[in-house]
Amino acid sequence: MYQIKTYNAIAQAGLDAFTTDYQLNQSDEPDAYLIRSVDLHHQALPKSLKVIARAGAGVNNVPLEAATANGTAVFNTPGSNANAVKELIIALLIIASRNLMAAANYSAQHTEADVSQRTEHDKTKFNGTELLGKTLAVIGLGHVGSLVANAALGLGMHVIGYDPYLSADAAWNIAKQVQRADSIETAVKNADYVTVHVPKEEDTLNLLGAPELAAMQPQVQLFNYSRGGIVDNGAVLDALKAGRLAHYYTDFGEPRIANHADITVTPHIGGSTIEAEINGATQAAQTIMTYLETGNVQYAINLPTLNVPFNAAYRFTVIHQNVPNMVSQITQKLAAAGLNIATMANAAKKQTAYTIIDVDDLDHESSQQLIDALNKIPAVNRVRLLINH
Ligand SMILES: NC(=O)C1=CN([C@@H]2O[C@H](COP(=O)(O)OP(=O)(O)OC[C@H]3O[C@@H](n4cnc5c(N)ncnc54)[C@H](O)[C@@H]3O)[C@@H](O)[C@H]2O)C=CC1
Ligand SMILES: O=C(O)C(=O)COP(=O)(O)O
Repeated sequence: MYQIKTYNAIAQAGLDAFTTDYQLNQSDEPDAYLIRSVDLHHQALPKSLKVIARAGAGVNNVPLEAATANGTAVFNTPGSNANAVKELIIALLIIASRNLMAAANYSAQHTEADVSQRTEHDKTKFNGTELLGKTLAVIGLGHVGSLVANAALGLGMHVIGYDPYLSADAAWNIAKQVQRADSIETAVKNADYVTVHVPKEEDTLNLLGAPELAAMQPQVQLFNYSRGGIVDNGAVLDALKAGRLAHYYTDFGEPRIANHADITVTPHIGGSTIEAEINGATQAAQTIMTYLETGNVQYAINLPTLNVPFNAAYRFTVIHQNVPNMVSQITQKLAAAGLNIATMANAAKKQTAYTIIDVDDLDHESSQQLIDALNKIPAVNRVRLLINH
């Protein structure tokens, strides 16, 4: 029986996806965590933990180095909530261009019986502009950014994108009318609206700070539905004060931007739709089951992709550092145990490598000794033995 520990509100459909070989929230020695935004940085990861699946995109809440050192694979569910974020950004573009928040606040304050005459007089204050023909800069053209860019084209906007690390897969999804910029400054220079869709990592902290805000034309509306810290809130406050920015919309509040007339903060709801939560939870559950039962890896954050059909009777999986001579040390241990390798595969991602070895015959008595011997190889983080049922 595999043990799963869940954090946050996980859609029931995802929990229901687990087969009867899985128990939820019953053990202090979980094989897997199924999470959303819980911050795991200040928790020790149990040695039993083989996999963390984040239902959603951002993994800045997961201590990736500690997980790798613990031999814990970390996955997210790419694209599962991208449409939800896209639709919210489109809604915000319309809200922003039509002064919708201020207009609705006005009506909430004027409830007198004969309001209509006053309304007809005052409504010019809320005159909007149309999105047709305006320019949107999209910083980050992955799952969310590409959908936003394409949808904005559909509204008749000019779209200019910036993403120096765009994957080939992502590039296929971007309409050819989206102009490519080679710097943030170029992307935002002529934009009426700027939206940012990048992961929160060390090199994306303050990605939009004072210099980038200074490169924008006055009266830009800025959206940050990525993470707090990617846009420098201090620089935003300065730009608003200087009249260089019209409005800032973000999903990530902090005290200094609360209750500001030109800042709209939503409570991290970008991915909060029923559909997105079901997509993320079911994708995460599938990922956990595949990884625990076959060791196969697709789109992990801290491991290379390695997919080998599990046809043999037994499978060893080894997470180890990406240093020379590892494969030969591993195969020597198997040879010393008298094992004949049926299939072997190895791949690396940055400092971490992953090896899968399939064998058909295994003496159960000596298998634990072999696992211990493999675990003793310096630079090995975790060894698992899987049995093909
Ligand atoms: N508000 C919310 O509820 C949600 C927030 N998010 C946030 O949005 C982020 C993006 O989500 P996805 O598009 O699904 O991720 P993704 O991984 O598909 O796309 C991210 C893109 O950012 C690009 N990128 C990385 N560094 C960059 C840089 N310095 N400059 C420009 N581009 C850069 C990457 O090349 C990639 O194409 C997530 O990491 C998460 O933090 C995602 C979903 C929901
Ligand atoms: O997927 C993401 O990165 C999100 O920000 C969504 O977070 P959530 O699952 O709603 O806590």
